[in-house]
Amino acid sequence: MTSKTDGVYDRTPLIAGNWKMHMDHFQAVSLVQKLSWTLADHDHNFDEVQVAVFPPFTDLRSVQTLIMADKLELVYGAQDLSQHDAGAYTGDISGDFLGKLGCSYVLVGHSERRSVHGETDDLINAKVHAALRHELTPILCVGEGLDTRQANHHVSFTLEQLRAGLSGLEAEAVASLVIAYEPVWAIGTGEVAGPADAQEMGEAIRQAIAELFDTETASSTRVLYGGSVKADNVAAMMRQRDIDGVLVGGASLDDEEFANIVRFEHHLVTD
Ligand SMILES: O=C[C@H](O)COP(=O)(O)O
Repeated sequence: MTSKTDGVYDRTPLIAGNWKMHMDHFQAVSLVQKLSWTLADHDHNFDEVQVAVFPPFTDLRSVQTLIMADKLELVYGAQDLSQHDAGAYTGDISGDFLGKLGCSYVLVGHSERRSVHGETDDLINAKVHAALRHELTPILCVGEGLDTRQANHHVSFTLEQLRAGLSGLEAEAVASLVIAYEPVWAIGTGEVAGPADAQEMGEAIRQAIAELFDTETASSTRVLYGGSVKADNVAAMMRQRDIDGVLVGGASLDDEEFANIVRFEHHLVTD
């Protein structure tokens, strides 16, 4: 069996920063520059640990221009997309446009989209399909609220979201996509799920994918944990066998803090 503490990973770790509705396009350029310099100072190897940022839509063109001009190895994505490819959908953004802006990833079904915008599992599934049509890798977000956790229904609830989100997909697509487990009660609250909680869900997600598709697919899909991740708690999460990375909100807005999260292997050695 591979050992994460020896720096051996079954899947390439992904550290993703979701900026939410923070950072205008001037601030975005500054943050990407500072983050890149800090990662360069750390001699970060992007082949070993992938780093992605998720700025607001209005920043994407500026981020693309900077990354192309400076040949940065950071990748980026959008926080949402439309289920439609084009048409009379005022305010919506097509996956086609995101692909043309060089996005690699797109978040789908973030809990804030589910709760603030009433996104249903069916809509989220349609968005996953839309992302794949435009060669964007969806990061499908799932996770339970506090009441569900307290009732001890968190696994069945989250797996229901997972199954609905993956409906109608081919195994090959599922193998390449990313699932983010984000317990809603741990988002922006300072409450972090315990590493054992994250592992319990990571394992349950992988098991469900094996049952829906096959074990090879399940062993390829990356599972992230999200919810109040900081530099001082990332290492414990990354030690968990079925956790392949983290989706970071607030702490991704600070280049030093985010770079220290990216550097989780350093904490694995020194913790
Ligand atoms: O997308 C990120 C998650 O919502 C976590 O946010 P947070 O790190 O601010 O708790």
